[in-house]
Amino acid sequence: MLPETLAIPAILLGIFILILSASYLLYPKNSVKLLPPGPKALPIIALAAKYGPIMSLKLGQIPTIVVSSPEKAELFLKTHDTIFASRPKLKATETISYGGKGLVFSKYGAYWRNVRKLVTVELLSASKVEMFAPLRRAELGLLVKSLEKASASHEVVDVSELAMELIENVTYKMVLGRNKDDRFNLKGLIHEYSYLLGAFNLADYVPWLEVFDFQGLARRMNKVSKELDHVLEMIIKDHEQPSNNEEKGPDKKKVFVDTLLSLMHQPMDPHDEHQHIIDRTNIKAIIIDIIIGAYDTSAVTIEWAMSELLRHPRVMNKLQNELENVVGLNREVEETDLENLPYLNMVVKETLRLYPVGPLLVPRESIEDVTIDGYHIKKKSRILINAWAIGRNPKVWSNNANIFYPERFEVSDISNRGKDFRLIPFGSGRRGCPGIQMGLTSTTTILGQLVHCFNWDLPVGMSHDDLDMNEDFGLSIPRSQHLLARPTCRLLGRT
Ligand code: HEM
Repeated sequence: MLPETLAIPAILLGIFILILSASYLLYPKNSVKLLPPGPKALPIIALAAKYGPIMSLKLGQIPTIVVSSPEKAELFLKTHDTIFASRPKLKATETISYGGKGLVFSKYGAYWRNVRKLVTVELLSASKVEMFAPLRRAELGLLVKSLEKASASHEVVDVSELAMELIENVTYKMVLGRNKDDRFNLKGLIHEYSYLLGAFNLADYVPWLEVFDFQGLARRMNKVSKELDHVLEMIIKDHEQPSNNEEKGPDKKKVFVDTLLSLMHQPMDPHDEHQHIIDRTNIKAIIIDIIIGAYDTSAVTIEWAMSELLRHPRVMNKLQNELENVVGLNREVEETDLENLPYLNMVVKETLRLYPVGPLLVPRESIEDVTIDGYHIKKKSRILINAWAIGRNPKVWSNNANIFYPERFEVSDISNRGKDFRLIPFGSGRRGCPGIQMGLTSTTTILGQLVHCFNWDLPVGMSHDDLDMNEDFGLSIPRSQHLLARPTCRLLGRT
């Protein structure tokens, strides 16, 4: 998501290591029960090979478990799903996400269940995804037009930036009915929030450090939370004006904020005994969570898919042939074509295997003590599921696990929707991603369109092997360098 995420300045890292050691001495092991083996600190992802599929870390005062094999992930996400279906309280979500009143970071229980149902039924159901197809089509059309201009003038474009802008525009229009407003800088605020969410905050691991705010994160969180709240208030007030609603007309589609406002003061789930009533704060928290859930996930997948296609001309040609045969060079790709494009779907699957947008999913927290595979896992442990390591494990994916090879899914059609623990880019179980349909539809259509409408070359003088494929590890894994490439029109009659 953001390059700075892991860039903890050396001095802070030093302080952190001191604190780790101190907390290790101050909080000695008080249990004789067998804990999973593991090192005392970071790094997490690469250590799976050394310490095995269930590894424990002591991050400050927080016991942390990292799970890195499909079999063990199934134990946490399916067999014992209810025990691990909560999320830890993080300073960023407490401050900016209205104390976890949205969906992504709310703790497991009746409230989360109500919000989850509301979001899945009212905002992210298959029919709602379908309802916004014309919006996605129009925005993608604008991108194709701008790329046609770049093609005519032989320009190099920033593919990463364009994918991000497209997804942002669609998300903001679908959720708020607008993608910009002269009165405020919503995109800037969301970028700042997203950075703060991904930043390594010492106070999340050593709570007594919070008062010192060494990293200046608390100050930034307070600032962005006030500004974001002010902007959301303005947007909500605009949507509450009856004149604005009349202008929309009866046949106009409701954007998410209108849908949520129409449910205000009603119980989230009338059949639930807890009867949580929807108020303004819930609406704002849900809006922020949907934006955060949607805004860079698809864009990051698209930039990695394009990078791998540029490095593998054989795969690019095969994909373009499929598009030419099924769609034809006389028209653009439509969402309704997707079910007839098996190779395109395999390319997206293979991209999500190698580059799961959330390399460690979204952290879970255990709600009670439990023994898994002989290891004692304490209540309130933080659970990180290492989807990145699972996707690259040679025992699971054979010796070519690190190679981009979509054909592997021809032989075995592994689901990526949380049913098969070898491939879990969307997580799994109760807390699995509710935006799968929307995320896959956008990602697959945009990728198909880019490859169908244009041939792509790297900037002059750059070969496939020169392409920097380094990731930035944070809350998500974008490319550390933006992808630059040159489009040339491919469809008949386009220049
Ligand atoms: C390629 C696209 C996407 C990927 C790879 C992705 C991935 C994920 C992952 C890994 C999780 C955590 C799952 C877990 O803990 O087991 C998650 C949760 C979530 N995602 Fe997505 N996501 C994508 C698109 C979207 C979209 C488009 C939306 C909404 C419009 C969305 C909304 C959410 C929400 C609200 C949650 C939290 C669910 C909960 O805690 O109950 N995601 N996503």
